[in-house]
Amino acid sequence: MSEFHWQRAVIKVGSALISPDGHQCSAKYLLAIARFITESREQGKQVVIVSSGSVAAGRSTIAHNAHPSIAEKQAMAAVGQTQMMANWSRFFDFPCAQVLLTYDDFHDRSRYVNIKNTLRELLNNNVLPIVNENDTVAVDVLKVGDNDNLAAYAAMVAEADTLIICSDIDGLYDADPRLNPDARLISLVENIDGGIYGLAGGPGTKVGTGGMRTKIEAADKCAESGIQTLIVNGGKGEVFDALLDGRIPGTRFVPTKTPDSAKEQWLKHTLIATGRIDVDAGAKQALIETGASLLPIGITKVQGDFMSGDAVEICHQGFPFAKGVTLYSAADLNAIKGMRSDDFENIIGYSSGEAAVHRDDLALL
Ligand SMILES: Nc1ncnc2c1ncn2[C@@H]1O[C@H](COP(=O)(O)OP(=O)(O)O)[C@@H](O)[C@H]1O
Ligand SMILES: N[C@@H](CCC(=O)OP(=O)(O)O)C(=O)O
Repeated sequence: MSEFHWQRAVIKVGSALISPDGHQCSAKYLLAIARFITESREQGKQVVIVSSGSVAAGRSTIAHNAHPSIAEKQAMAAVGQTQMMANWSRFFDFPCAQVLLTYDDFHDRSRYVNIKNTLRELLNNNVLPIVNENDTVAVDVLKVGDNDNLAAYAAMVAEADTLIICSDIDGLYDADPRLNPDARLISLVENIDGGIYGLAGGPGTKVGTGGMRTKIEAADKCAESGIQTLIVNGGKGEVFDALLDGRIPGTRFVPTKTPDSAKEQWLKHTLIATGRIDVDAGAKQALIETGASLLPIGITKVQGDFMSGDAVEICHQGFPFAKGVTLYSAADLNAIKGMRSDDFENIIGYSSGEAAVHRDDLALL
């Protein structure tokens, strides 16, 4: 078993563990996962859960035939979501928060920033966020579609270093073990290529939706973002003892970049700046020498028509020296430039915090 180090993890728990019989929530497998989360938090680590199971949990309440329609599944999810949340909450003596998201939310820049800020605030306040897809509004193009990929997006937006996918199987095998009894467990994947994708079959149970393919897709996204992914058997209590012991009992997908380099690359090369912010000498010095966030008090000029969540170049005397994601629109920054954070609410009617560009979302050029 390889060694396991982490500080902030997203733990994805599939339908098969939440609702093993496919009809209601069960505590059967959650106790060991909850204990792992509680003990990890006691060690100073941070956790976000991505939990499936709402459709399965609400199934018996909504009339349906053998193949429920999308609307019937959405109704099941709406009923089951509260049951799924209540099922988790009873294991913890700290508060849990419900976070329902769609594909669109991760791909809209300002919503992305809002999700990030909310998760950051929840974690800073020791709340356990529990994420699921917002099935009421998400159909087809709006849908991530499976919670493995949703968990990868959640890991990226939460800036986790680790994604732990808890399934009903020990990890990735060299063939679907339900069909091939000689299949062997792969404990380490260093490169997610076509050969790895070729190993994946579909879901193993009626309640699961993605199978191994969506887990590999999730690991692939995470590897590119500097996040390690583990696939473990969430139905075995000893798996969580091993994880607490720093051992990895399933499959580990190694990240291809460090989180910092992945983020820096994204900020510098992927994001297209839609505006420019000029700052004074003091702000430039603070950003370069002390690694500070950019505060509106140091901003002298705002150019372009950008929204909160857009990328902007940060310049001094017209020369760009940094790039980052702004938390305020161009109009609002124009109004609060040169001001202290105490004044933001009086001037623009709200405050998104003291920083115009948070240090975490800023790269020096
Ligand atoms: N190469 C493989 N290695 C392991 N499991 C595989 C593989 N190919 C397909 N599977 C199937 O994927 C299933 C897990 O996915 P899924 O049923 O969607 O569960 P979950 O609810 O945990 O997302 C396993 O039970 C297994 O039958
Ligand atoms: N939002 C759905 C997720 C379904 C889903 O992706 O399930 P799984 O393949 O078990 O992770 C639910 O809560 O039932």
